[in-house]
Amino acid sequence: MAAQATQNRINVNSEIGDLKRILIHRPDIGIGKIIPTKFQDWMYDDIVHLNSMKKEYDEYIKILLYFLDPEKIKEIDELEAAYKHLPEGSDCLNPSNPEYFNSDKVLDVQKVLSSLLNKETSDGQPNQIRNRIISAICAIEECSFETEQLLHQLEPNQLSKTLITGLLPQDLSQPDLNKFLFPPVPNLVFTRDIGAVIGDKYLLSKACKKARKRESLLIKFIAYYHFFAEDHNQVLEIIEDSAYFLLNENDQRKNKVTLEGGDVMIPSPRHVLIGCSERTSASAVNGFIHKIFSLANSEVEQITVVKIPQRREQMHIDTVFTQVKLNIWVLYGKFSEALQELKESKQVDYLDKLYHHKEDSFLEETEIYQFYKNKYQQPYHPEHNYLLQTEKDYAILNQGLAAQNLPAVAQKPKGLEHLLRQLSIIEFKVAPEDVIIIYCGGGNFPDDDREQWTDGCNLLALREGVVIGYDRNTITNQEFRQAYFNHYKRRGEALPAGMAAGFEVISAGELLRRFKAGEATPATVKDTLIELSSDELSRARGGSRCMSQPLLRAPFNF
Ligand SMILES: NC(=[NH2+])NCCC[C@H](N)C(=O)O
Repeated sequence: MAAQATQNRINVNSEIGDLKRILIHRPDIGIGKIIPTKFQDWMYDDIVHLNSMKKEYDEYIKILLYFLDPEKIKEIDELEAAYKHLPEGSDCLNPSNPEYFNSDKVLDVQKVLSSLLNKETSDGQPNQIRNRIISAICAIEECSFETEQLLHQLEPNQLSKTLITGLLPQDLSQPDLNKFLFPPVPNLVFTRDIGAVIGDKYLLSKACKKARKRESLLIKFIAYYHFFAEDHNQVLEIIEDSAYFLLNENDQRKNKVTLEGGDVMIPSPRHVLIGCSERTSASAVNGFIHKIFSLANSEVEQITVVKIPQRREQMHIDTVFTQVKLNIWVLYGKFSEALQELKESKQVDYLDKLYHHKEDSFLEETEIYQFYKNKYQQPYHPEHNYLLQTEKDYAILNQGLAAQNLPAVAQKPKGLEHLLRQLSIIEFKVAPEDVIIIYCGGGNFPDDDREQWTDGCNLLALREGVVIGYDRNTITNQEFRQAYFNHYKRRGEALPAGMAAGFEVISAGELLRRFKAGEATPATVKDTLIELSSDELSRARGGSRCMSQPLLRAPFNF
């Protein structure tokens, strides 16, 4: 019964079903300690003004609460009004403060961790998990025995904060104010990457970069002892083979498993996408395919691997495309074979074909591989090859689709845009002419590169057609305003009478004002792009999708 309760509260089988529960982390003091010499290691591209970043993020929290847990907004409003006379106001959005809003729908990792550290065992014994977490962190951070002892003295809230920020609470660290015990984990704001919910399973990340390893460790404890304490089988882990340690350095590099949630997408219950990228290794993808296909009672039948070039600003697949509606995607044009072909046909350019060295080519190359669980119409077998390669393979997939009354239009994707179009057509029964691809930065250089850099294609869907993005991506956002108009224009048709030209694009601040004034309610918001202020939020190469980890979405009836 208890396991059932957890399952009901953790389940995601689409990218755009109504968001019901989410894991986030508000920017913490660790981010306020970044210095230029650590930019590369800690994966920030500038010094962040922490207070401004928090202000930007707080609008994000409030938007989430209006949609997911509106009752909490009343509490927050009351507290903020009561503390108005103080220069700082009430920081009830700060998980370290006693007046924190404590929602069960919008969860902060720091708060979840502190309740895990606080948990009493059923027999009233001291919490062993707390001791284990301290030992594990001290081991990976190579702390002294003295530091370990110090951590044991902290009360749960303080301990949780210290484990995340690396900083000792001020009163204990006197006279060394803000003493560091170990480095912060400034990328924890990008909760997307620390794991991924696939159906009712929780896939743990295995961070690629040293700066994010502690995040993977913390979420491992949270997943096993908090979310799935009653049923550890719900947690999935992908690790290297047992003989990995015997391999030489070169082979170890090839076989290393690293996996981050930004590379996992679950457009429909039966079709999962996984990126093979700077952060998610080939070996992890291989393990992922076998792990998912071998699950009993899993709905996932197809896995598409999207291999993208390894680049800093495109570290996961969600930095180059995300889903907006059943028929709408936003895509970085450099990854659209259709857009690239169009450009080539406008100005004949033979350069790419003539280069001797592939790496001299300007064209971004993606590779797409598709795997199908029922290729042999038998239960999964690790020795079988599930890769769809030939026309015959796709014919089998089409038979399967036809049997389910789905359009039998499967074929090997020609590129990423083709794949997205196919997903809309096959998974969501969208008519081919109705699929809309919105290009980041309008698909034109240099706006495309500028706005991809600040996460123009990385959007979080609160529900179908209601997405959150950054205000600074003005050209991409303008494309949203004109999305339907442009779509019909490209088809050589006029916009149908009564149809809006595109999405409403509204700042988070203005939407919050309208909600508060009763001029709008979350239920009335449709086809909307909500713009977050992003002067500071955008400095670490992560957008709203990266800053979110959906734990529960309403099942989508495809
Ligand atoms: N899902 C994502 N795209 N996450 C972006 C993570 C950005 C972060 N600074 C990192 O480099 O790790």
